[in-house]
Amino acid sequence: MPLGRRVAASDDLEVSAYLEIAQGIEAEAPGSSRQVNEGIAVIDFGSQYSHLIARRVRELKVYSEIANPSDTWEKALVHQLGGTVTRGTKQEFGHATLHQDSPSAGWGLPGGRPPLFHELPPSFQVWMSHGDRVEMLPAGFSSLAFTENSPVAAIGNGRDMFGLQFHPEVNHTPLGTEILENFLFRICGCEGSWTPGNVASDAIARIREQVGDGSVICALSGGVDSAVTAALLHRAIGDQLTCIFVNNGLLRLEEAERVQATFRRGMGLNLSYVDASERFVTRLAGVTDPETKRKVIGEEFIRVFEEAATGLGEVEFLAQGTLYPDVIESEAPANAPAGSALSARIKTHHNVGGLPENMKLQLVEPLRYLFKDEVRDVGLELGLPPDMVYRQPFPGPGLAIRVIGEVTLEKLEMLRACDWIVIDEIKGADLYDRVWQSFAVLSDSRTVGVQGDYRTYGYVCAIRCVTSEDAMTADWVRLPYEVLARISSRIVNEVPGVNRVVYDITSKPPGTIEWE
Ligand SMILES: Nc1ncnc2c1ncn2[C@@H]1O[C@H](COP(=O)(O)OP(=O)(O)OP(=O)(O)O)[C@@H](O)[C@H]1O
Repeated sequence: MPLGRRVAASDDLEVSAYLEIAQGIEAEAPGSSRQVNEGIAVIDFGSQYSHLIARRVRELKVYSEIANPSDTWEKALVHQLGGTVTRGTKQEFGHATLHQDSPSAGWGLPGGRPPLFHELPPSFQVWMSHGDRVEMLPAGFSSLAFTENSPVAAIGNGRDMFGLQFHPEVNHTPLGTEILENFLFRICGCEGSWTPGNVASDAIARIREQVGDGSVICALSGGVDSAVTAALLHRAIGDQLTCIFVNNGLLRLEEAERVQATFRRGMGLNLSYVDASERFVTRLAGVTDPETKRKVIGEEFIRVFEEAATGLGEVEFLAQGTLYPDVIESEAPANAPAGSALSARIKTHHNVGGLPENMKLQLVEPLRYLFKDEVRDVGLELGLPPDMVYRQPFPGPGLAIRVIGEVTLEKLEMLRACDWIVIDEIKGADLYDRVWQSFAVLSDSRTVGVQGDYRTYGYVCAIRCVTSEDAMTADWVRLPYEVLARISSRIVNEVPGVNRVVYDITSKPPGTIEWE
């Protein structure tokens, strides 16, 4: 059995990393013919760069995870290893003495240094750091390299220390990619075999292992996350999976038809389509407050979903498209420093708001350790249409939070038509894939206009188009005037009831991407 190789990168203000050649650790993904045996742990001490570092490492085809300094080593790196990790005898590790200003020193945890540092495995090899100043090396360690600003950094079982001035936005560091490649492949000896194909085949093997011959349901929205989840499950267990797709009346033009065409006719998936549009619109009558809208839609969704699931007989599992950022957020310790990736938790994200509680279903979450762009790569690997894989994000409460004020059938129809025109023109200008989101909002303001010889009194439609990396911040797109002109002219001419178009030039913060 080959050695499980584990590597860890600790992130402070810039980057620190550990390498561990895990002697005595055998790790195997159950049910998989392939052994996943290397990974980088990015230890998050509160830097906003932790996610970025993990992603850069993954882009070089080496699996990486964000570890919490208060985790144990077992917890920090077992996830991708399929859960079966046996390790040799643990040995207390001599600590490096960190300079008191070092980001890793202290961190407000009892005993000063986080547990992860008390439990370094005996085979621990290299620690790469920029932010830490190590004043006293543990016994048996020597300094390998350092930069001016990073007097010492790196510990090894060889035992080496390795220091590096590195900005995780590799484009901003001269030779950034090369530095990271050197670290991963030459110093840590990684293989770089973490590819979408391998990720998909591992996920499929694990699903089979977990589900056996049980039945699984999956709520399919047509968004990337649930689409890739469903595609993986379908590959893994075929007809043991049933997807439920709810038309809540708040979908975009032709969305219901598109989802059915892709999954039922295209993939041959068991798809239960529930048209509950009237129920949702009726429940929303008179509701104007954005939070109440979300709550009403969430509750109604659960009711509809439960009713649909009841008709399916015995079901043991619920598949969900939970992504890695959601996992990191929900595992963030309460004392994580403000501004860190761990604490960046603007609003709690609950997939299908608490569904499993009373349904007593076990969760299947094959995307739990993937970032969004990786989910897209897996989706393409599985043959999902690029249109679906690169679809811009669409909110769960759908068009209800883009109709400002009360949601009515008439307003939904207007908004659907405006939205269609915006997407059509943005695609026509070859901008769809280059912006984060582009959509229309129907305000509840009406203004006076003239059309032909008549005075009109119609609604104001706002256009929103933003760029963003991760939806945490966003900037409005400087759309070419000609594109804005075409959108405006088409909307006022083609959508009855709308007689004015405005463009939203607010960034996030202080605005949000959606209006409600
Ligand atoms: N109309 C719907 N029909 C069935 N399931 C839905 C519907 N809307 C949302 N869901 C379920 O709720 C989950 C969370 O929805 P949300 O709108 O927050 O999207 P998301 O997390 O971006 O995921 P996705 O990319 O799958 O839409 C979805 O992944 C899906 O399982």
